[in-house]
Amino acid sequence: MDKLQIVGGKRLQGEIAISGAKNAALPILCAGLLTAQDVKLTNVPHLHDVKTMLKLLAQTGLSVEQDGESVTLNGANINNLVAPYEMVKTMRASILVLGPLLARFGEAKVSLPGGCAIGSRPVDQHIKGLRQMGAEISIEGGYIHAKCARLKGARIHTDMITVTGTENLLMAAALAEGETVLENAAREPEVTDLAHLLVKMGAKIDGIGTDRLVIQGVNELKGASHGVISDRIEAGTFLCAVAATGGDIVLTRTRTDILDVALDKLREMGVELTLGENTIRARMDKRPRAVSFRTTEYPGFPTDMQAQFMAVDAIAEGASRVTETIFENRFMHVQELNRLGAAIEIDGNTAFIQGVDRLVGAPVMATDLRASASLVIAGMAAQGTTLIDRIYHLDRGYDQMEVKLSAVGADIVRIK
Ligand SMILES: CC(=O)N[C@H]1[C@@H](OP(=O)(O)OP(=O)(O)OC[C@H]2O[C@@H](n3ccc(=O)[nH]c3=O)[C@H](O)[C@@H]2O)O[C@H](CO)[C@@H](O)[C@@H]1O
Ligand SMILES: C=C(OP(=O)(O)O)C(=O)O
Repeated sequence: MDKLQIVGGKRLQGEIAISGAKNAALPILCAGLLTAQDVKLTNVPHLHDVKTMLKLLAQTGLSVEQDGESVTLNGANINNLVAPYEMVKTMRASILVLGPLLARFGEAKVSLPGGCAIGSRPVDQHIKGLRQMGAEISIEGGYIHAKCARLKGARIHTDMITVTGTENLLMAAALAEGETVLENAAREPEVTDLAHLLVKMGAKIDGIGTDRLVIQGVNELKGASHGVISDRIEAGTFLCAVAATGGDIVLTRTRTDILDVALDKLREMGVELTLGENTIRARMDKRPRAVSFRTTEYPGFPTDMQAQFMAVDAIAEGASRVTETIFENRFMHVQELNRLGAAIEIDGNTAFIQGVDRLVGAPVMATDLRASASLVIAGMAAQGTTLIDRIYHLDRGYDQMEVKLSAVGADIVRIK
């Protein structure tokens, strides 16, 4: 198993190009199932999750051609409507094949994803919504088996805001008969990116970017070309790195308009930010100030950036409080940060962080994707050497993180 070895205390300086967003690319790849024509995608990041998704899609009969960051999909010969457990268990986004397969072929059998390290992560709202659209759904042997000759539009109000649920129902509604109204829809930029692709494919969607999506179903969708949006979480992660280590970095190929809260919190920490059209320059030459926050749905503070900001809070001046409202168990990084010398205590879904003067390198274990990123940041800020084990979590969602960071001066190497 690969490990990362980091020698801390290096100032960061230089440019980092941000990759396409994992959480946009995965649903967008599934949209390839909705048409018999070519869907041509660019800015698809090189990630383990993207590889897994392409493998899952290819075994349905979807043709996949990949050339660097470009992927062309063709769904003219889909002949297998099953997403097997072996694949789904490694990547929860696999559930996103359910809506498209059911809507286009009238049937789908998808393994239930189950929980993961950060929480139980049920998919009851996906199932409820599809049932409202007329699907017959049974759950047997760990599989969701859904059938419906043609889905019918419905008014669906999900019990909570669900990102993947909105995406699944949106893709299903695009090919349903009549009008679907998705109330309480997720407004995350990744949902919006998927909606923009669907519109290019001929879908009729109103209210994009709001919490009420109105979809007039069409009989067929066509091919389209689309560039995946830039990864706001990757950008936020590198900005936290510079907040923790100090330095002067410029992020390129980024989006400044979808990072609002994170940028506000970084400014509060003392990071000097200069925004260009697709660039963010971040300068930091002092100890960060502690910031408190609470994760919520977009446009609130993203749960996917909680761990990285906590790593900065760990060495900041002052005390802070971080409340996680999306997932019940997303504090796995706390124990590991404390192994590096952080002073963090957890009470229910709130972490209390007392900033310490210094962290000291140690062997630590990555437990999930963003927890891994927080350990990389902490390791870069710590004195001495940090060895991070189980970085396959990191490879799921970051495109060559150690390569990008060493190019701007971090001392970080992958040990095979
Ligand atoms: C709203 C939110 O911030 N969602 C995050 C969630 O998306 P992801 O799509 O994985 O999760 P959801 O948005 O669906 O879940 C939000 C909440 O609703 C609950 N739920 C969801 C669906 C369902 O059928 N039943 C149910 O109870 C979940 O357990 C969770 O507490 O994790 C992703 C990966 O970390 C993040 O990128 C998303 O920002
Ligand atoms: C936890 C994440 O992803 P996933 O939903 O694929 O587990 C994430 O993107 O932070």
